[in-house]
Amino acid sequence: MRSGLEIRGVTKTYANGYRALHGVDVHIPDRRLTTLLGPSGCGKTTLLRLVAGLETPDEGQLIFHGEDVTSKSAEQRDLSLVFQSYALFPYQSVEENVCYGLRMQGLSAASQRERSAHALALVGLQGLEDRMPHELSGGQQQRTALARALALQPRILLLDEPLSNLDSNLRRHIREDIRALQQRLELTVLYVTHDHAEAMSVSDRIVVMQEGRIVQIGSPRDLYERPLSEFVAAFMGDAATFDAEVDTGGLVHLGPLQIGPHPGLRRGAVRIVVRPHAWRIAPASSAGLPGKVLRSAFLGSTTEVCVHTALGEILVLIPSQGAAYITGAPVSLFLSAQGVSVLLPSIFSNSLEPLVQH
Ligand SMILES: Nc1ncnc2c1ncn2[C@@H]1O[C@H](COP(=O)(O)OP(=O)(O)OP(=O)(O)O)[C@@H](O)[C@H]1O
Repeated sequence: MRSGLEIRGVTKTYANGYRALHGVDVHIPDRRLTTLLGPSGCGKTTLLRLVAGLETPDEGQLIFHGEDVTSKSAEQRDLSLVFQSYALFPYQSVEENVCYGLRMQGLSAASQRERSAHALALVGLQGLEDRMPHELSGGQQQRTALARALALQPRILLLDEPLSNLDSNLRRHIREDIRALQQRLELTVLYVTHDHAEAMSVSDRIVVMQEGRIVQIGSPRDLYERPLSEFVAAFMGDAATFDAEVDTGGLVHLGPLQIGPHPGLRRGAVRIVVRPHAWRIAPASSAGLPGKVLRSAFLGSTTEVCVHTALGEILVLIPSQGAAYITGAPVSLFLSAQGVSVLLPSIFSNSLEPLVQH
């Protein structure tokens, strides 16, 4: 028996005939934070709602710690769901909101109070028990919703875009709190977001979805450094793709530049993905890829320089404390292997886990 949640061959078609999920297979491991990541409409919420028991699949199974829960109701599944809209009861105090599920479970008033106090302490809301939701900030409302979910001590915590209604400072705080709580309490969390930076910062594993299918599964680093497709490469952050050639020794040639060698690669044409930080910029010389600076933008600790080259416009990210490059300056670009990934021919790209170390 595999611990955690196994989603096997799950398909979902809505009443209007729209197929939102096409045979999804994925394992959500115990005591880890797994994120469903993908653009709007790719089926993340549908999958989360199926796990929660709020929707039923047309086909497929949900196996939770070896037990088939596909036909079980939401209440029987022993999980908690936190929505992006918090869904607090407006006429109940913070404590009453947190106790709601516990009351439904028939816990004694004393146990409810004890669990509620513990959950509120976990999210840093002690002292606000008697406040009403409209007397709370957005962040406090989201913490209350989290406390309500945690108080149930679920086997799995489902979070649907939990930060989307918060400003950027709060997003960061609550994101860090969620991750710290998950690690400290060893919670099993299934988290949904369309924001790759959020996914990278909270997750043990990320499941990337596109049009109702899973296109890649991996750690944040795997997905960033070893995307299997241009879609994943672009979705995980700034990336440019180029046609390149591999020689018999496994060296990848991009114009005058060489990367590698990559022992696993066969001779022929490949697509490569290059992150902006993989480029190094230097005053013009006979080596490297010649170019001319089109513009540069100071971003704080880094500066973004856009360079016109024979391969097109290239975005380069350099540390701001280094040399400055003014518009029109002739430069040479070099590539480091860090931040360059070779996309495998499509025949191999059905595998969802990265195959090649670069
Ligand atoms: N009740 C419904 N009836 C018909 N189609 C639906 C229904 N709910 C969702 N869909 C469609 O199914 C697809 C997947 O929707 P879903 O909400 O799962 O996407 P998502 O990845 O969570 O998107 P978002 O990030 O915008 O929330 C979308 O094309 C959506 O329009």
